[in-house]
Amino acid sequence: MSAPRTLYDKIFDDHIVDRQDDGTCLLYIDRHLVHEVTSPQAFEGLRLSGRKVRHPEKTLAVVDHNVSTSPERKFGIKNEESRIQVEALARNAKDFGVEYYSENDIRQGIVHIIGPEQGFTLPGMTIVCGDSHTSTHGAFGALAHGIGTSEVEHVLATQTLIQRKAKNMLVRVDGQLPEGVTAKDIILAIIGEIGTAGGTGYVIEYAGEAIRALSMEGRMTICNMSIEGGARAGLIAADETTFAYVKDKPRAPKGAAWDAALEYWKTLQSDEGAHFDKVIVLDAAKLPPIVSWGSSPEDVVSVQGIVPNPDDITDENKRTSKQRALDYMGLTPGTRITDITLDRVFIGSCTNGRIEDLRAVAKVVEGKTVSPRVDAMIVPGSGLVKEQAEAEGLDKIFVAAGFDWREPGCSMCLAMNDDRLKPHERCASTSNRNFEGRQGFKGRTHLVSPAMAAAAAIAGHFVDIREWK
Ligand SMILES: CC(C)[C@H](C(=O)O)[C@@H](O)C(=O)O
Ligand code: SF4
Repeated sequence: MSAPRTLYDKIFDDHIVDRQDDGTCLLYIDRHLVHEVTSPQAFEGLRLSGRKVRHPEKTLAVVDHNVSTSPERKFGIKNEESRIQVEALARNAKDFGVEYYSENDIRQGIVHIIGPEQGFTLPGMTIVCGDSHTSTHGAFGALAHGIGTSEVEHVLATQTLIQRKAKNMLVRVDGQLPEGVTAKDIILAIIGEIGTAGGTGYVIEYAGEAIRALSMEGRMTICNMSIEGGARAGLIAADETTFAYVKDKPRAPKGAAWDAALEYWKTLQSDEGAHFDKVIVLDAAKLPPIVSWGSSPEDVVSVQGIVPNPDDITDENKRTSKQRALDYMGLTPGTRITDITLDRVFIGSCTNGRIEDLRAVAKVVEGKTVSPRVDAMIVPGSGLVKEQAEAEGLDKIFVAAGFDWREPGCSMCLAMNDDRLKPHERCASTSNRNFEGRQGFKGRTHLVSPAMAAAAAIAGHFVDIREWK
């Protein structure tokens, strides 16, 4: 009998084309997603060497980072830099025969939202994209991770990638989440626990009762932020929830091919007794809604907590860096999190821009009004999310409450388009990164769940969503 293997081991093994004595492997890549920021030089490289895209049908291109989210965008992109980047991808996709969703295509959206929607992302696959949050697709029990631009070129040309095996980490979340506590709070708590370097060198498998109970949307939120915990990828074994989501998606296998795929997907579980190099266990029942206070995703506290005091940290380097984070954030130690007031609220991104996120927001804000001190925007993660939200009347709830309802894209998750914070503006954001300048020069980001962001928009300061009426 062969030794018990983890889910990661199995997917990795099933994709090895070649293994060198030193452990370097050539992996077959099933799916390649491409966006406008990290692909121009890769296509240029192909042109220069006279190569083609090896498997255009396994490649899908979309614009997301640079696009304007204004309804005006259908009349053309005004920002010169963005227009050049978007046009370059459109041209490259056309020249190399790759399917492309332009900003006017209903299927357009953030690269990590459209893959799953189209059934382009499937269990057991190897999936890459020149983007760190490719880990999102691990929610389907796929091995998915970001790659650099030179690797994008390599995958385009050969449909393979040179990789070394990472170590296995298990994060088990037992028990049931309390009302008001979400997948976003689970992953922020995990990163708070292991730190932003805690996952370095590992692929994380998330398991346990609380993970199994999550929808695909929630699972994507968790896997999305694996990279913020330093891991190469995060994954969750596919189960009935996964199969129900995938079935009938445009590119999912149909008929006999579906039955065969299902049979294989069901084998993709970590074996009993499989070895994990590191194991972390969390109790979901003990988790509160979480708010980040600093400029790293590990700087998190309970909404019922206070801004921590760096003087309490013994390690000098850490103390200095946390003091710097507080200065940047314009916060004073001891301040209650619920006393922090906001200027902006951003709901969207590949972490929390899916339909379930928008439903959670609508539930909180229905019949209420955004605080006069807050400028709040909601950006659906894709055209299909937008269409679904509008079919359910969610947009009406948002607009009536005073939210700005936008077109799909990365938007204010990162300052690469027109949506950005002004210096010193403080924002409750459902995205995944709170680095200095991430949402705009000198902008201040607090990472939270969609429901927490929604309640903060209405109240004008953070509130404990568990006490929301
Ligand atoms: C622009 C892109 C390369 C980048 C990434 O790799 O993640 C972006 O999506 C981000 O979230 O910072
Ligand atoms: S939404 Fe944000 S995190 Fe996701 S791909 Fe876009 S910029 Fe990166």
